[in-house]
Amino acid sequence: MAGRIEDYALVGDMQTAALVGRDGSVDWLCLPRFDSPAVFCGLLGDDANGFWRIAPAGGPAHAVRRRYRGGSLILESEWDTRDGTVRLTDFMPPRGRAPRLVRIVEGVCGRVAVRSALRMRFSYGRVVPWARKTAGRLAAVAGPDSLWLDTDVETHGSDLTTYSDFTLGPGEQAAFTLSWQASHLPPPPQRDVAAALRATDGFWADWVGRCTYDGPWRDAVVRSLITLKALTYRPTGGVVAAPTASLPEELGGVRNWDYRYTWLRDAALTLSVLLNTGYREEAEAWRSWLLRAVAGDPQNLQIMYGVAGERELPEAELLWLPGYEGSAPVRVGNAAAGQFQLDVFGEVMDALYLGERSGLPPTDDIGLLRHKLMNHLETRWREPDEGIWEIRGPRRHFVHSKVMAWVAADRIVRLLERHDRAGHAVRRWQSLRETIHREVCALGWDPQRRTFTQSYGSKELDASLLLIPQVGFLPPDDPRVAGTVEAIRRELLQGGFVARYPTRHSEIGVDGLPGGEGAFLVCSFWLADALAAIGRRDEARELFERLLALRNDVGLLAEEWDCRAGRQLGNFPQAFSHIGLVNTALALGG
Ligand SMILES: OC[C@H]1O[C@H](O[C@H]2O[C@H](CO)[C@@H](O)[C@H](O)[C@H]2O)[C@H](O)[C@@H](O)[C@@H]1O
Repeated sequence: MAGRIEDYALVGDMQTAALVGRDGSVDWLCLPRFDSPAVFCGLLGDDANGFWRIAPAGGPAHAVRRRYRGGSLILESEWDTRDGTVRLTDFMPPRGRAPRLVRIVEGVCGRVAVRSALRMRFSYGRVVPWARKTAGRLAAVAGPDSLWLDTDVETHGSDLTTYSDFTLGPGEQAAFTLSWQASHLPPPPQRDVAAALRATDGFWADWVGRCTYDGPWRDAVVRSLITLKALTYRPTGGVVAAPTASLPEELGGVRNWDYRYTWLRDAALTLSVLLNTGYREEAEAWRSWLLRAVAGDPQNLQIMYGVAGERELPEAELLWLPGYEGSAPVRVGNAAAGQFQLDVFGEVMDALYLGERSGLPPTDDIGLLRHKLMNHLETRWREPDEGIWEIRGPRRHFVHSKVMAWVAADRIVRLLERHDRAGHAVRRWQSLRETIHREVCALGWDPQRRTFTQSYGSKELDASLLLIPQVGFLPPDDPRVAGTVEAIRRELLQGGFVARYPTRHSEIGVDGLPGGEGAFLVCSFWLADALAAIGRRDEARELFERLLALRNDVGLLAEEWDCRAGRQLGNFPQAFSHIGLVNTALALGG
């Protein structure tokens, strides 16, 4: 059975990622890409759907200590047993030719019996591959996939599972490497694990060495940045929102979505965070990704793409999987790809503006992209949309969407002014900016309750309104900002954290879905940012510290927090939450 979401740690090679439980079990791994079918899918089902567990044979089940080795993505888990202590080191070397998961077990003290149990199931836990030993390697093949296990210990098969049983004394090691290869190609090369470990360590040390943040929360910030880097698909610069699919927003509920794609919104926010912490190369790579992905007629602009810019992300339900703790359906693909979400124009224009301000070279293609996006926005900003939260109910005039349309107009004005092009084009966008501002202040503001509302004329609130001062729509000292912050604190707090909007269990809400969900972590970081902006820094800091305490033992955050159960919820680790963490640390300064 899968562990709690916070029991997992992440290892990855910037093309895909695995989740390793406290019990030493890899319960999620998609190969060769983030959005490929999983070869270990126990996370969304049970052991029958594939896992790879390495742990002391006689228990205890859970490692007592876990950490990432220094500033890296190399995970170390240690078990204390009656007979002694063993350490398991898990990592995926930055990809050469083949994706590889390397697992090294080492005796620390005493003599400890260890068992490796490997059950490979292709196609999200459904397909049992043919396994055979060939030239000292175990090969498992089904359809387009083959997996190759290299190890220096004996293996034997039983119940369609591969086992290794061995005992380790102090300093003794057993190493395993599982490599993926397209099944029609020759076997992947065997590699030296010690060299792979050194190279992986070196890669992350160099990368972390480029971080410019040196404030009081350096460890937390660095872990979040490493996580964001791990979610970046290195060959193209696309960033996935999370490496998992269908971890539930409500335990046992239906709000289960696939996040293994690049949302323009999430990726644009990732880019801003990376630029603000010294990572210009990644920002440049993402800008090139954006150009390629959205190239073509802006009518066909999507709000999300595959990591290489793919447009077809058809949503399907995997009926053979029971779902995480029974949260069904399990969905892969994401129908939100076909939605209209006005806010993405604002997020993308803001990222392009920040990029240029941070010294990314302006290019003709970027200029053309901005121009096309703005022309398109001008024709569509008055339409209702599905909004930042990708509601599945009827479209509305979301206030946040209109605010972000204002952001797009504002950033193009600022960009043109930077280039001293104060002519007709600037006036055109200035006028659009003013029109949107006037409309939002007239139709999105509730003078009785002294708050901006979720959509025009609605009585509901929405946590995305907390971004109003951050994006510059109103100055922080405008009384409408304080009014909105207070209203959100009054109505959207859940156990001290922020829900994105009201959901009521008894009815289908604005999002068109039954059931409820946890507090949305990035919204809680936004509340801290808004409090800091309006001068309530002590409250902001107190909230930030409480949010930091929600991270798991290795510093990771899912999308949401279940206040009643005291558990993480939703896809994991989620870029949004880690973006929020870094931004708030930057906002709070030293
Ligand atoms: O809750 C309904 C929606 O949930 C997902 O969207 C959320 O995740 C996205 C990726 O992080 C984020 O960009 C969006 O703001 C969130 O609401 C899901 O992808 C949607 O299909 C679903 O309707």
